[in-house]
Amino acid sequence: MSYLKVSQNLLRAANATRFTSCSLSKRGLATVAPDDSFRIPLIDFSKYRQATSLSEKRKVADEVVNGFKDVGFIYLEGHGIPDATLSIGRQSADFFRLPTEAKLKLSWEDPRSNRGYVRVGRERTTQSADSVEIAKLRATAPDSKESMEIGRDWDKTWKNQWPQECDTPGFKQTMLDFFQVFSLTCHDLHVLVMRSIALGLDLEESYFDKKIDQQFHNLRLLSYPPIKTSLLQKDGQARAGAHSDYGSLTLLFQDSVGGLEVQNPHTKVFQPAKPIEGAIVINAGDLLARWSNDVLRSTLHRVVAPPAKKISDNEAMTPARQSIAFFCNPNGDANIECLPKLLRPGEGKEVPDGAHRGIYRALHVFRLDLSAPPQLTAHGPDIEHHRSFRLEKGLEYSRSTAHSIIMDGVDPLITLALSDLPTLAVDEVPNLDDYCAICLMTYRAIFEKAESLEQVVMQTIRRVLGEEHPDTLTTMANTAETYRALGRLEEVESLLGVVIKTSRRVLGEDHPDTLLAINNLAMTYWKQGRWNEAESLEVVVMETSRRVLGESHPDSLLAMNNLAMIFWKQDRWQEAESLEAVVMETRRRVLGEDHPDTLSAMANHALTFSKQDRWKEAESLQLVVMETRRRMPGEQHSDTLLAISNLMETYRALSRLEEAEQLEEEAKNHPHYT
Ligand SMILES: O=C(O)CCC(=O)C(=O)O
Ligand SMILES: [Fe+2]
Repeated sequence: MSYLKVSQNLLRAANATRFTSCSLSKRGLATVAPDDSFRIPLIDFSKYRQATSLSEKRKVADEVVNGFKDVGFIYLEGHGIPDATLSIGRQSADFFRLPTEAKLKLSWEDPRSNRGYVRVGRERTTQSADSVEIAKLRATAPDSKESMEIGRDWDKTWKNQWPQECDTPGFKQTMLDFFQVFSLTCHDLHVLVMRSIALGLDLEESYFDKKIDQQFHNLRLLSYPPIKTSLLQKDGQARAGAHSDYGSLTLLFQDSVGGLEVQNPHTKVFQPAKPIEGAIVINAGDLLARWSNDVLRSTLHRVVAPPAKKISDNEAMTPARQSIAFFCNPNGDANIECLPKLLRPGEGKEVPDGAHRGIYRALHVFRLDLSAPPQLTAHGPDIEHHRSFRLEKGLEYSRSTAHSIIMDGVDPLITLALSDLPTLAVDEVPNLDDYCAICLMTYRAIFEKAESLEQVVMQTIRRVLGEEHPDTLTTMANTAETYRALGRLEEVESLLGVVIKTSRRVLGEDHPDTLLAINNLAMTYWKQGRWNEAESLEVVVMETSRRVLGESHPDSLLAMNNLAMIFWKQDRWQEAESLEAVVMETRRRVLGEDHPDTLSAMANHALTFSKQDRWKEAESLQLVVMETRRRMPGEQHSDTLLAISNLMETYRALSRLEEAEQLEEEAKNHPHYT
């Protein structure tokens, strides 16, 4: 067994490592004076559903689109959903009356599934991206509500959590009917409203049809228990904190209690969206805003205390409230591409201004895709340009993540991902490279799925910052390293080729980043057995590093080590030996005898002696390496096993068979022995 360790300390974190996060400032919940500039239009949708001509439809379509343009919310009457709130509302109330233990058996557990029961105090909807702030909000002012989430029941991956039939007779069937069977279901209504939006935007009526036909929706039953009004009026406390919704449209069925408030986009003041009998509230979500280049608004809303009943002279009680939110989403693989006709003058592929938003939303979605198998996102940079991205699997659990809802009991890694990747208000996106760095690092650390995300980040950075920006180069170099880790050496080669060429021109021949990229390419050739090409590059790196950084600089030593490896592979022992000796001696001096890098230099050097049958010289080094490694990193470590094996071979070569056997016995009993 031979031991040859190539140090490839190649990866460099992207320059920006600050975890910038922005959050909307907390808003007080004080009641506000009515605002004349604010009106959520009430639209009779039966006129659309029953229209016999396109022009009749267009009239309603214009009202719908104007409502979403102006406020982001509309009331819809004549929507055609039969008796919806009655039966489903009753069933929902029955469900929430179940004993807590029965409900907890159905607990929401996985954001990807986004199904199940969420108890009071577990969730806090917020736009905040700051994990500390979110944790604090959840601890001090959780939403005063409980909910039950239901997804498509035929989903192959995620199963709904249904209560026992005997506990809530008819519950499951009512919910399924609501999803699937009613003469007009929420899904159908979504299709119709989206058609009206298409018409109102001067598109083919069926423009969205194919992108929204797979029912990636979420039905959310909400129950807000009665609560002392004084508690709801504490700073920051609400039944549901201010947030925007994520998907295309939300259909909201509220009871008559009230408390929903919508932010006037013009004045930023929250205004009540009072319940109107027979009408449902519909609001546009982030994805529709994205599709429409923010022409249709995804508006902040929240649920606070409606007028309360007095329970004593100085105390009032906010009554229980129930609502049902049906979050409609486009298909999981729909390409949410900004409608070309909604691009504003000057906006196009390379408009950095809008790019922030695009990137924000794109990454926002990618971040949801924590568990999808790599091939789902690996089939290419899905951001064709900054206004287009693919939803992938993430939509199934988009609801919860989109709101930065950090749940307890969730895998801490997912929590980390959610808290560290900011959900940012559109206007508060931090600088692009910070954001991308955060995404990169989080993904790299969490699911080793950096590759697909890096592609997106890389393409985007290249486009936004330009081919020559140092951050672009770093990002490309990092992506190349991910390719290397994945064994995709041809891609490493071509990417590094570009990086080197640009770095040479922009940063200069001697710049450490240029050298690093050249070194990395040399190592790629090394791996492919292209010794000559590897050598000529590594010589440049070594000579330049020595000259610029000095003989004992770690980068110079690394280059020497790597060049020695290249000689080694070509049986050029003497050339390898003389470089190795310098590396070993310098590391001894600079890092100390026991340092792992010193030890690997010694081990490498010893092997070069072995190759030349200079066993005695090999032995003396190998003995030191083995004994030192036994202490540090310890007997059980795989590096120690390698050291034992190397020395064993040397003893054999020296015909010291007893000692060799003794070491062999030891090796065989080692936990890493195979
Ligand atoms: O209960 C409501 O009225 C609104 C709920 C809501 O906005 C949400 O869950 O996203
Ligand atoms: Fe909402």
